[in-house]
Amino acid sequence: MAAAATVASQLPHFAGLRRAGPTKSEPFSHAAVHFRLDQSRRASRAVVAMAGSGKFFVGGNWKCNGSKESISKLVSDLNSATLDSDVDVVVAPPFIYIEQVKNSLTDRIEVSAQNVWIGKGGAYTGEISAEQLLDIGCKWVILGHSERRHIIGEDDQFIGKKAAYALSQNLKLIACIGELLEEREAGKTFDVCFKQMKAFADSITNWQDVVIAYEPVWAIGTGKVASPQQAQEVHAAVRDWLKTNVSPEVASATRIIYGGSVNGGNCAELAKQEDIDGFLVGGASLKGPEFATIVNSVTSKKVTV
Ligand SMILES: O=C(CO)COP(=O)(O)O
Repeated sequence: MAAAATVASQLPHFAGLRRAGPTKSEPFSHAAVHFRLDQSRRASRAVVAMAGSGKFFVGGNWKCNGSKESISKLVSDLNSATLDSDVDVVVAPPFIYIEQVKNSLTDRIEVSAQNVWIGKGGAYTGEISAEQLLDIGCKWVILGHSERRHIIGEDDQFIGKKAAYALSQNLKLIACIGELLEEREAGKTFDVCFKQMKAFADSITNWQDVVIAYEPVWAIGTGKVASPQQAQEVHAAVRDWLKTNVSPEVASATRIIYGGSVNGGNCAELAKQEDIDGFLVGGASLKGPEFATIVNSVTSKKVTV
């Protein structure tokens, strides 16, 4: 609570940012299924609607898990799952299994790598290039994940270079940001996230191919999920940052997804938050049926009138 209060106190300018959903006094006037977007966000989305997608987005980051056998079972479970068509779904297997997954997974789900080399391939022992990922049909890459920042030691500059090169080759990007527990407790959540955002933004010219994943490090793999309010607060701040530092159109159109101990039980409440446009899921993405539940949590975001 104390940490949440600290974060809240950094946001005096926030009241005007909240997006309104339909209320009893102001029902939507036309019959349809709507996402809870305010008029300004809807209008801005329309501007970029030709190319961008405001669809809910759920990614499964399998990290360094799996074997040929377990991945074959997971793929089979995903192939037989019913997935809401209003969701973009992507899974990120370990490099070595990407081709197995590409060859056996339904085209309904796209495939991502969990890392990529900083530039064109060549004499870089142990690395995998963007060209090689595209060669085997892998369309996405996750960059800036906290495990690569804090365990492997990648810094903003290195991650930014990777992002620039990956995007230049037409890989799509899941760009991860997020604060450590001590940073949150010191009231630095926004400073940390905005600094990481700046490093990405300096490398990005085409935002259509970018999804931002806010993953508070203290929530990753700990079972300690951020509360819907904690997550919403940071997502709204990141959207505000995009509005100020990139453009209102990009702020409106860019998906900001949440990661950190998302599971089948907590996804629906998180999905209801105005600025949560999907999830990046670790542990629970290794279980096909539970991952499908998370994908289908988009229904709690829809309002039928
Ligand atoms: O790091 C994550 C996704 O990239 C989240 O992992 P968990 O869902 O296991 O906490």
